[in-house]
Amino acid sequence: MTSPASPSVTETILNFIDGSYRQGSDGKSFPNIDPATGLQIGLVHEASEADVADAVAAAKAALKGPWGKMTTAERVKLIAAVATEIERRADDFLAAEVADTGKPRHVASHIDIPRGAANFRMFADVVSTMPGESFNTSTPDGGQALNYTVRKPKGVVAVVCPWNFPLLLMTWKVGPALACGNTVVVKPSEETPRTAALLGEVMNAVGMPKGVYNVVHGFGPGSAGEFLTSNPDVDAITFTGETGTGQAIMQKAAIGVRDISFELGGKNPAIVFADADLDKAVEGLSRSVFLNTGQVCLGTERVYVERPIFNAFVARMAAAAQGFKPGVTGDRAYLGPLISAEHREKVLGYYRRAVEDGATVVTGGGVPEISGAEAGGFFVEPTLWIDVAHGDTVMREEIFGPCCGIVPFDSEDEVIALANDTVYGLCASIWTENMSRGHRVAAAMDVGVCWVNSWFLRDLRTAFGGSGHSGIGREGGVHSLEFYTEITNICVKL
Ligand SMILES: NC(=O)c1ccc[n+]([C@@H]2O[C@H](COP(=O)([O-])OP(=O)(O)OC[C@H]3O[C@@H](n4cnc5c(N)ncnc54)[C@H](O)[C@@H]3O)[C@@H](O)[C@H]2O)c1
Ligand SMILES: O=C/C=C/C=C(\O)C(=O)O
Repeated sequence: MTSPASPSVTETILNFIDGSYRQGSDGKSFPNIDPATGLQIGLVHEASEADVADAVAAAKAALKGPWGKMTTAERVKLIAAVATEIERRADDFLAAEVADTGKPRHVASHIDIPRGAANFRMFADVVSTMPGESFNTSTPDGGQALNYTVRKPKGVVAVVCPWNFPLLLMTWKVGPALACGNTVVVKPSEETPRTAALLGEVMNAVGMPKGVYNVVHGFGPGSAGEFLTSNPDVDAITFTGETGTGQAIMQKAAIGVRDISFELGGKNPAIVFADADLDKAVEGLSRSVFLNTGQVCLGTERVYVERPIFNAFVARMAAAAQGFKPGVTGDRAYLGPLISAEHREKVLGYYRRAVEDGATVVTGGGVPEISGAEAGGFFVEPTLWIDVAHGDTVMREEIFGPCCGIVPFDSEDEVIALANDTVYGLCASIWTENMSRGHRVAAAMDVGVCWVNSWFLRDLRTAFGGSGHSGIGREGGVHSLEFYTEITNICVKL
């Protein structure tokens, strides 16, 4: 791969298979677009079905090679070295992530890239400190048996990733997969191939055995995504992305009864009680609605506000929204573009639908006027709606844009019912200074993660994932070991 530091149309982004960078064997490629300008900045080599099969074969072979023979201590040392090398090359990762996504540099440099390193370091710690389980068992003859468990890697893990936090979400899976001794084939999003490809250089630099980490580029159906998830030598599939894609992958996983871990979409509610600290709530929720231009699975798209503070809250949120500057690159308040022209069409479709359904637009609602280099970028205005009904499309479907509906409520029971009335169950946030209410309402949320007076405050040791249409399984800390290892229980009659 050529240096991502100065993206140009001539830059080629290659597959990484068995320790080497490779073009696609059938000569196919697709453009890599800068969402901030709409211009092509690179060419991605698409993996053919044969290339994907090679990657899976390399990953399978690596399980039997030096990698499979390493002690946990040796493996952990290599994984910690990956973290250190990501930190050493942080500028390269930053340039690659910003080129692919158009996201503000301060977002990528504070969230995406440090988490890329932390995801390796944390799981290196988890596997080195993980205790085993054992039971002394009374036997029918009056004797004793000792039961204990050993954990083994699942094998070849397919890692299929989205475009919103490319390095962060990919390493959130690759870190624990490798720490547990698996090998991986990663299929990054077609929109954001660069950081996954660049991580191949890191793997080679630290001496990771060939075939442990592989990357295949391409799309979903009829391309690398489908080729990978249908390959029978893949032992488990971990996926982050849309709920519909999860359903398609689940059908492939059924063949051969392969295990899955899914982190999917959301329609996350926030509840602001009248006793909330309004400064904290507005700061937290403006981040939750607008960070990464709303392209965050954990982002808030429904805000319920207790009636006495409704008008004040709406006015404060509108001021916060207007403080974001779409297209003003380099500005601290820069609101990045959406990922693609297609995604912008989808988000603008929801902007139109909200108005057709009778919503009042408090601020935003369209495309900002932008001149200069960013005129062709995929920007939209940060947008807030009031007068939205619970059944409106924009209050039910995941939009994945910088927008939310704000609705007044009168009682705790009413708002719990409203917040939970969704097919999704990823996360929620509660804003109140009454901590007994905070605990009570948080526990009543049908979600995988609930924050009280905060949002996206992550401790990587905690269980992370969603219920309902938001996912299957939990990852994070020891929870990741449930998916990335197979347990053998050994029973010894004493
Ligand atoms: N719950 C979470 O933790 C979490 C985190 C980030 C994003 N997301 C969700 O991701 C979505 C946005 O990301 P996206 O648009 O990249 O998702 P997506 O489902 O369109 O694509 C994700 C990945 O799946 C691949 N893919 C698509 N169809 C496939 C198929 N049939 N078989 C195999 N692979 C296939 C894509 O090429 C891509 O690499 C949103 O719905 C968001 O909520 C969830
Ligand atoms: O867009 C979704 C963000 C998900 C975040 C994580 O998976 C994480 O913080 O581990």
